[in-house]
Amino acid sequence: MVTINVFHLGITDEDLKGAELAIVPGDPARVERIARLMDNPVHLHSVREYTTWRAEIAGKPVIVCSTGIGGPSTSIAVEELSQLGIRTFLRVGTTGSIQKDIPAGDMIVTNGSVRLDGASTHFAPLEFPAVANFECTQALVESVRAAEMPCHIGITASSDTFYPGQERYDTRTGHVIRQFRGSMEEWQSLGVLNYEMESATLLTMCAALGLRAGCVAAVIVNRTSQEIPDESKIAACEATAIKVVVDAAARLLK
Ligand SMILES: O=P(O)(O)O[C@H]1O[C@H](CO)[C@@H](O)[C@H]1O
Ligand SMILES: O=c1cc[nH]c(=O)[nH]1
Repeated sequence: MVTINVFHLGITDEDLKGAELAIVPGDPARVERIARLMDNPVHLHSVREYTTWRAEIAGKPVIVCSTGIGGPSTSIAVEELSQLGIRTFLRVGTTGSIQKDIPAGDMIVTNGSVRLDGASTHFAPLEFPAVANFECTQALVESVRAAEMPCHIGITASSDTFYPGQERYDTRTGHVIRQFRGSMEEWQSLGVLNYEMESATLLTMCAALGLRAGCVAAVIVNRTSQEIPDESKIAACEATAIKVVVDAAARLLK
């Protein structure tokens, strides 16, 4: 058998030990914490924004690999993990809610994303929906409910930029292009739940490539009342989302 190498991640198909499911957080610092909630965690490689660990759930291998921030780096991680044999991707992230009734600490499961990114257009035209896989969504929802956390299921606005695309005005110049001025209010009125930066790319490319993907995020700020998250609460929000995603992986592997 010929070993499969990939351009960026610095791992091969042999490192996966047959894993077909990957948990993909944005932040590399989250990877080890996720892997250590499973059995036999092993660090495989770290390069740029990509840190990869392998662990096991009930004897089945699972890969945990960070995507970095945004669509372009996410598309590389997903493409290369898929080249190595991964077929199911569970994103676990942080997010800013834009609906008044979704406070920091709650969990959001994305069932579809507004494609405010560029990378997804390299996989499918904008008319194609960024839709989550039903089984992944179901597993994530069951896991949030099992954790007895408030679970919001719905549409996420997924933006290439943290600032203008999520209608944060440049503090020095006040600049945000016309396209995004008033956009948060428009998304709110359309029932969009939250902002983050990877789900549009992840869900579109997985749907286009015949892969399964789902996305859960911990709300760390509610944009209707606050701009800067409460630093002391972020770790607890992330810890819950991490437990949820590992539980969802276990459900999908059963
Ligand atoms: O916490 P992660 O997974 O990085 O997700 C969110 O946080 C980053 C922005 O601060 C973006 O990547 C956004 O999607
Ligand atoms: O408001 C937020 C919070 C986290 N991540 C985002 O992309 N936006």
